[in-house]
Amino acid sequence: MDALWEILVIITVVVLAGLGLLVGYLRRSGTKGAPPVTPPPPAREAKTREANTYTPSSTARIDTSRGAPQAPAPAPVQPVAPEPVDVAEASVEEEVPAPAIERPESARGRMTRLRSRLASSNNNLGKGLLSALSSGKLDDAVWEEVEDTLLGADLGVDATTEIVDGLKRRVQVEGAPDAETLESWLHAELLAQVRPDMDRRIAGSRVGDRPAVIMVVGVNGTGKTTTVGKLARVLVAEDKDVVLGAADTFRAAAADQLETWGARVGVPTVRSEKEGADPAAVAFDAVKAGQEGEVDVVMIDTAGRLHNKVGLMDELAKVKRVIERQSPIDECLLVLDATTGQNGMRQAEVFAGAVDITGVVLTKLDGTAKGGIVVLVQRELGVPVKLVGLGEGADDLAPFDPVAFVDAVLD
Ligand SMILES: Nc1nc2c(ncn2[C@@H]2O[C@H](COP(=O)(O)OP(=O)(O)OP(=O)(O)O)[C@@H](O)[C@H]2O)c(=O)[nH]1
Repeated sequence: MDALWEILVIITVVVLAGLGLLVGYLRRSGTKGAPPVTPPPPAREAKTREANTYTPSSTARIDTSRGAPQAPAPAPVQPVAPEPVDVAEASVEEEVPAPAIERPESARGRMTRLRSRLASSNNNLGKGLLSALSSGKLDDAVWEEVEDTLLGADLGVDATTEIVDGLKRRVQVEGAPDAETLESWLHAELLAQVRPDMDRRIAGSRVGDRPAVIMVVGVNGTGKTTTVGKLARVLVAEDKDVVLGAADTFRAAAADQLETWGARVGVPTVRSEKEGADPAAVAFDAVKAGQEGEVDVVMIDTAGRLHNKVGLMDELAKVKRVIERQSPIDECLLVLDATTGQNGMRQAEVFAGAVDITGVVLTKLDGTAKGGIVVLVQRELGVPVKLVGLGEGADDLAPFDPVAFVDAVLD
């Protein structure tokens, strides 16, 4: 009986041990199927706006797509098992048409095409002058009307006085003129004020063994970026190699806008991806890229708006200094909105105090009857109007031609 109990105890112990082992095994194998605890995905690096942390040559890039529109970033590719491919189908690659690079209109003849725009907005000046002068006796009332008409077209007091004095002198010497003679006198007087003798050439060719450097300044909204884009087209039409520098880092979209202008005609843009980057560093990199690429012209777009006027002028002066460490600046163009009249003149004086202006681009001349600003700005700044903007079209920028201008006014 004892032996039987012993056998039963042994069997019970063995069974219990077996059950224990089985439970342990099942527990271990059960945890294997449980989902692993996934660590949370790393938080996306926050986009921080740092001031002036732009390092020359590290973040600047040249868009060398030469006219290719910015392709959207490719979506991340999921690895998939390769599918059997029909060989015939695979060999027929879809032809992606190459993005067309525009062919800008040559600068010559643009003024002729655009003259009608100038005439339509400014021939009231000519008409007003001619109707006043041909109304009969040239008495004080007539001269006063002529003066008012000239002042109303923004010619300024000095030019107005000189024109009226000149006309009076001619009348004294030659007597009362007929309508044709009167118009020719007026043409001559106006032309003298527009100064056809001024050198209006743009620094658009290599200077010795380096590119010409053009800096473009002006208040925001005057059409600065648009002008840089349009001028790039003028240069491309003359077979020049151009590099653009997007040194307006204050407004994020300005670099994109400039890059788009450049890409349309296959011109690369040096820019920073960082809003608020150091504009001087971008300008420096653009000049360097132009030198290394042996291009003809480097054109730098600058900011027209900062928190305050002093800050903006200091920044422009710094951009100028930094560029000059690398290359002389051959041209500094001030962009002025012709519709802003006297206000624009005050802006011009502030800019002239910070950088050496070599020429003026007068934009939106198509939208104002105050073409006399050409005369005023040249007198006040002592530099020529070199280019005029006569519309929003890509090729609506023309070299300023004094004779065509006066012709259009008196049309
Ligand atoms: N009618 C007309 N519009 C022009 C002319 N030039 C520029 N514009 C327009 O003026 C507006 C302002 O041009 P932008 O080039 O953006 O001005 P900006 O000075 O660079 O301005 P910011 O980039 O803000 O500093 C745009 O709508 C242009 O199309 C012109 O000659 N005639």
